[in-house]
Amino acid sequence: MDTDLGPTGTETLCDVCTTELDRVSKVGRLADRELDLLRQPKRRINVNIPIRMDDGSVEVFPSFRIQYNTARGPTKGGIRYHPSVNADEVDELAFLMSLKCAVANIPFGGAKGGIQVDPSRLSEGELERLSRAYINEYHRNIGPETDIPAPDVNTDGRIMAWMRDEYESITGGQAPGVITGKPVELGGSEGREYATSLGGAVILDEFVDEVEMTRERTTVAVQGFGNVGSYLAKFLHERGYDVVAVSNVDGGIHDSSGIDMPALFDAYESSDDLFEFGAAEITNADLLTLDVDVLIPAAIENQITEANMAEVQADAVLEMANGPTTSRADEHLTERGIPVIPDILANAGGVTASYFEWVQNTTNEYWTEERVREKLATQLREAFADLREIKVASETTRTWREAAYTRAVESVLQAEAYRGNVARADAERSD
Ligand SMILES: NC(=O)C1=CN([C@@H]2O[C@H](COP(=O)(O)OP(=O)(O)OC[C@H]3O[C@@H](n4cnc5c(N)ncnc54)[C@H](O)[C@@H]3O)[C@@H](O)[C@H]2O)C=CC1
Ligand SMILES: O=C(O)CCC(=O)C(=O)O
Repeated sequence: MDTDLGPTGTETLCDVCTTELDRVSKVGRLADRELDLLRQPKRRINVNIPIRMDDGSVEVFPSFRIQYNTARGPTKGGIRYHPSVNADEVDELAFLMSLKCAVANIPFGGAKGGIQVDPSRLSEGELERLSRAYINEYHRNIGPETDIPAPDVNTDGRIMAWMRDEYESITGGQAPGVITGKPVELGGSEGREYATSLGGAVILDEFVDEVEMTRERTTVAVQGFGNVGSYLAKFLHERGYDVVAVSNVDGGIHDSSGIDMPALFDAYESSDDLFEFGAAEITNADLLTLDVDVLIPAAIENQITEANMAEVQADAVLEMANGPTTSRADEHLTERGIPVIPDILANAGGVTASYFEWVQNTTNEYWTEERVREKLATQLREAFADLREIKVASETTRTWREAAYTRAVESVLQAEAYRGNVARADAERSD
């Protein structure tokens, strides 16, 4: 199925996205046409992919690519492998990508992809066949100047390498810029692997300075110990923060005097098991309600919800996962004076480094790791400063999320207006 949606397309955004859009719409007096453009993806593609399994059977995996908004540039966003992937989730993640690229001020629109699969059940060969089949199905819809995928949950450089190779086998010639997050040997950027986490650390530093806290005395708990959570815990430890708890899907560990992160990294690398480290065990539910300075959800969406929001004891939340806080919980935390640094700012380091990778692929000039790190930090500090300015200047903007949505919506709609897709005259705006 390949759908170019008109104004009658179904609306599937998550509650926090809808709440924020409605708020920005009221304050900015957006016209119905403007809201329509923001509320629905431009294109949804959905393919059921049959794969020959090692035992000779055939299994079918639902898959998606949703290109949300193209006004600011080629669409950009990761591909997720997870059993719960579905069209609504990918819509929401693609919407967030459109806003994130605007907040980070990089010239991309937003997209997201996914396959409904539990990759831990697949052999290496099955995983490769599925990844290549995804590109086989979607190669007409992606490309260095149209839509550029990248890693997300349960996908990594190895999978990006198979995908680049498959794309080139089909189209002929070299096309390194068709996908980012590749291994460095295959045109990947230095620093991309940990860029989301480095970006999160830079943003947390900015926030801590803003509220006059001291890194050395700041305790953090990180939910999710995959690509984003593990590198973030490492960077924060190196910067002097006390990482007192980390977790993965099986549960977590807690040490109120601070976890020795280099030792945990060594242990985890060989065992892949947090519990073997020997620290006190906690559940993911316990981690989310620990009495820490900063709570960092870095796993999946909908973790801080109506069910646990009243028990959250952290003084601030840094959203490294996409969509970890529901709308009701977000409002509740705001009422309690707990600032939430939103996903579209906190985790924008990943797509920013992906943009750097794409620039390097396009120019065929490759940068040092130091250059990538410096440019990443500068870009994110500027993004933080832009939002701070909006927050300070506007009486109606209470939260960092409101500032981020205000900035992003304005930028996307301005691009749409220059393209002639919306008229931004006051006369067209609804009350
Ligand atoms: N990889 C990237 O560059 C970017 C990732 N993100 C977001 O960051 C989050 C994490 O992504 P990655 O680290 O790349 O994925 P990953 O697959 O490397 O790691 C996910 C981690 O979350 C844990 N996890 C999964 N389900 C869980 C559950 N129900 N409760 C607790 N922990 C659970 C897993 O055990 C694993 O430790 C996602 O929301 C993703 O969309 C955002 C921006 C960029
Ligand atoms: O690096 C990218 O292009 C996208 C990363 C991503 O999927 C995200 O920021 O959620």
